[in-house]
Amino acid sequence: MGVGRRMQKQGPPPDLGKKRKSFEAEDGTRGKKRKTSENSRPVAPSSQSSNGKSNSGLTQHTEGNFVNGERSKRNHGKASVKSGKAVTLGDDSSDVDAADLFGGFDSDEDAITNGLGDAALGDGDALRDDFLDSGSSIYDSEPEQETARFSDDDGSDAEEKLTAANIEGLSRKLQSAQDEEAVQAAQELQDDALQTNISAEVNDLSDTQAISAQLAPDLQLLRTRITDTIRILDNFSTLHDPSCSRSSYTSQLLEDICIYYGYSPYLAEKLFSLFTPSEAFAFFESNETPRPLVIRTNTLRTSRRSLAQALINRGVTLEPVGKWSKVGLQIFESQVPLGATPEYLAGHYILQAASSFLPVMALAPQEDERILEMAAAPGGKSTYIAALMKNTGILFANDSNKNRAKALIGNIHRLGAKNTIISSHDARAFPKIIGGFDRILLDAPCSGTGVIAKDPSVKTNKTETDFLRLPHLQKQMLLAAIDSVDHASKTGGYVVYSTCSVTVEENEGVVQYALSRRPNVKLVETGLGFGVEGFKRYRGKTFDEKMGWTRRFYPHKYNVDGFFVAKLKKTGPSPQTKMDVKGNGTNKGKEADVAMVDKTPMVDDEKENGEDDDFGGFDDEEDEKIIERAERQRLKRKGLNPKSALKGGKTGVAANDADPVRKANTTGGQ
Ligand SMILES: C[S@@+](CC[C@H](N)C(=O)[O-])C[C@H]1O[C@@H](n2cnc3c(N)ncnc32)[C@H](O)[C@@H]1O
Repeated sequence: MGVGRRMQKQGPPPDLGKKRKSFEAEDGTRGKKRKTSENSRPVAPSSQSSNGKSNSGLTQHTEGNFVNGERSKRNHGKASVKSGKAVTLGDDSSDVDAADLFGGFDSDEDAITNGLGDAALGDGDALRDDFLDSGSSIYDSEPEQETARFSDDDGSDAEEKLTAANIEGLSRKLQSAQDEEAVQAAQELQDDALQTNISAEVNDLSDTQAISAQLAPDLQLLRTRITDTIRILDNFSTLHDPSCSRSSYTSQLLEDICIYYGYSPYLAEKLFSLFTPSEAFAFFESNETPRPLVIRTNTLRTSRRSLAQALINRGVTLEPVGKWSKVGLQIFESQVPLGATPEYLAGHYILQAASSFLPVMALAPQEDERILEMAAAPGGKSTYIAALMKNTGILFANDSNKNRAKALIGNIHRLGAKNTIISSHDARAFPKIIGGFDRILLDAPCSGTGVIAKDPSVKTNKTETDFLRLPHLQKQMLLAAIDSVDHASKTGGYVVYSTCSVTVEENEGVVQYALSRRPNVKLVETGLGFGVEGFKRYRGKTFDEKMGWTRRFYPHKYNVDGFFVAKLKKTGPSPQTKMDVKGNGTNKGKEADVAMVDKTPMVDDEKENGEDDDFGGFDDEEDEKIIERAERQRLKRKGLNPKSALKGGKTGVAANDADPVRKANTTGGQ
C-alpha cells in the first residue's frame, strides 16, 4: 500500500437515489478522466445505433464519481468518530490504545472459537450495524431526487419529459457534440496540414463521419442518458415512449454502458442481466472504485488487539472491519508499507480481501478435523482455516499450479500453520488420491467478475469461451470435492463452494449441476448472516428450491469484492464409490469415498441422463470443439497461424490458453 493512502470505510453504499442527487451536484462541474476499452464504440443514439464504426479515438471519459464522493465522506466521518484517536494520530501515537478502537472488547475476543462462522454471524442486528440496510433503498426512487436527477438535462423540470423523447434529445445532443468536435478536428487537421504540407492526407480524413467516429463522446451527456434510460426502464409503463420497445431502450443502455465503463458488449450484457437496471448501474459504478484494504489477524501468532496496537504505533490508521469478523482490520491510512512491517514478516497478519473471509467462515473448521482446501494458492483461506483449527488436526492445502503453490508454501510458513500438508494435484483427481475429509473448501478458479475493481482487464478479456470452459472445470472440481468428503464424518461432511465471480453459470449453475449429479448432497445454510440470496430462477431456468441459501456478495451492496458462497452437506456415499483406504496411512482410518465413478469422464453420466442445458450439464466433446474453434478464431484475430500455434491434434488446443486449469490459474485471489 502506498504511503498515506486513505481508504473508504468498508460498508454498504448509499442508496442510488442519494448517489444520483450527489452526482447531480458534481456532475456538471467536475469530472475525472478515465480510459475506456479499445473496443469501445462511439455513442450511437437510438436512432443511429447501427453506426457501428470503431472508435479508436475513444480513450477518455468523465467520471462522475459521486459514489466515491459521498461514500468516502460518510465513511471517513464514521471512521473518525469510531477511531478518533487513531485518525488524529501524530507524534504522540503511542497514546492511542487499540482497546479504544475496539470499544473495550473482551480480552478473549480474538480467541477464535469453534464454529466461528455461525457464532460470529449470528447477531443479525450487529451485522446491520456494519452493513446497515445494505442497499435496501437502491431501487427506491424518491420523487424529489428523481426530479433533481434530470435537472440539468435541458432546464425543464417535469417528470413527464423523462421519456424517450428526452433520450432522443440527448442522443441528438451527443451527436451534435460529436459533429461539432469533428468539424473542429477537421479544421485542426487542415491547419496542421498547411503547416506540414500534407494536405493530401487531410483530404482522406475529410469524411466528418469517420472523424466523428474517432472522437470521444461527451461523457457527461452519455452518463445523463444512462441514468435517464435506467429511470425509464425502472418505471417503464409510465415513462416509456410508446413507439420504443423495452429492448430498444435496453440495447441503447448497454451500448452506452460499454462506452462509458469500457466493457465488452458480451460481458456488459451478462452482468446487466443479474440486476434491475438501477442496481446494474450501482454495480458498474462500484467496479470503478477500489475496495477497502483489509488485513486478517493471524491468531496463531497474535491477537487482533495486540496487532492493532502495534500497527497504530507505526502510524497506521485502522479499525475493526465490522462486527461480523473478529480478525479483520480495515486500513484507512498507513505511513509504512503494510507488506513489509516487522509484524507482517513475523506472520502476525495477511493482506486479505474481506470477502475472502466468508467461505472460510461458512466452512466453520473445527479442531482436530481433517480438512482439504482443493485450490488453495496463495493461501489466504488455508492459513485462516489452520488458525481456526488452532493448528490441530490435518489441513491439506492443494493447488495444481506449482508456481502459485510456492506462494502458498511461503504463506503457510510465514503464518506458522503447522498442521498443513501442501500438495500440487489437479483437484479433479482427488477422489482417486485420498478421501475421508471432514470438510472441503473449493474456492474455485473463476472469471473474476466480482473483482473487476481490482482487475479491470476482466471487462474486456473474458469471452464466451471462458464462460463455457470455467463452469465446465468448476463442475468437475465440485463433483470431486463431493466425492472426497466423508459423509459419515461425526463433525462435518461439508463442502463449501465459492468463487469471486458473480455470474450464474459459475455459481448457481455449478451447484445445480452437482445437485443433479450427486443425489447424496444437499444445500445447507452458510451461516453467514448477510449476503444476497442466490438465484432460485434465472433466465427461464429454475434451480433447487434451497438455492436461496447460497449467498451472493456484491461490491455495491457491501463494499466487498463480489463473491459467491454455497455450502453443501453430504448425506450418503457417492454412487459406486465405496473403497476402504484404511491402512494406506492417508487418513484417520475412515472409510473414504474414493470416487471410482469419477475415474470415468463425468460426461458419461450426463449422456446417460440425456441432460444438457445452460446450467445443468456439459458435454466434453462438444465443449472441446467450441473451445477449439474459438481458440482458432482468437489466434487468427491476433494474426497468428492457428495450425502452428495449436500444437497436437484434436485436443491439442493449446498450451497455455486452452487448458482450463492453466488458464484458470491466472485468476485467483486470496
Ligand atoms: C481463486 S484461486 C484460489 C485462492 C485461494 N483459495 C486463496 O484463498 O488464497 C483459484 C486457484 O485454483 C487453482 N486451480 C485451477 N485449476 C485447478 C485444478 N484443476 N486443481 C487445483 N487447483 C486449481 C489456481 O492455481 C488458483 O490458485
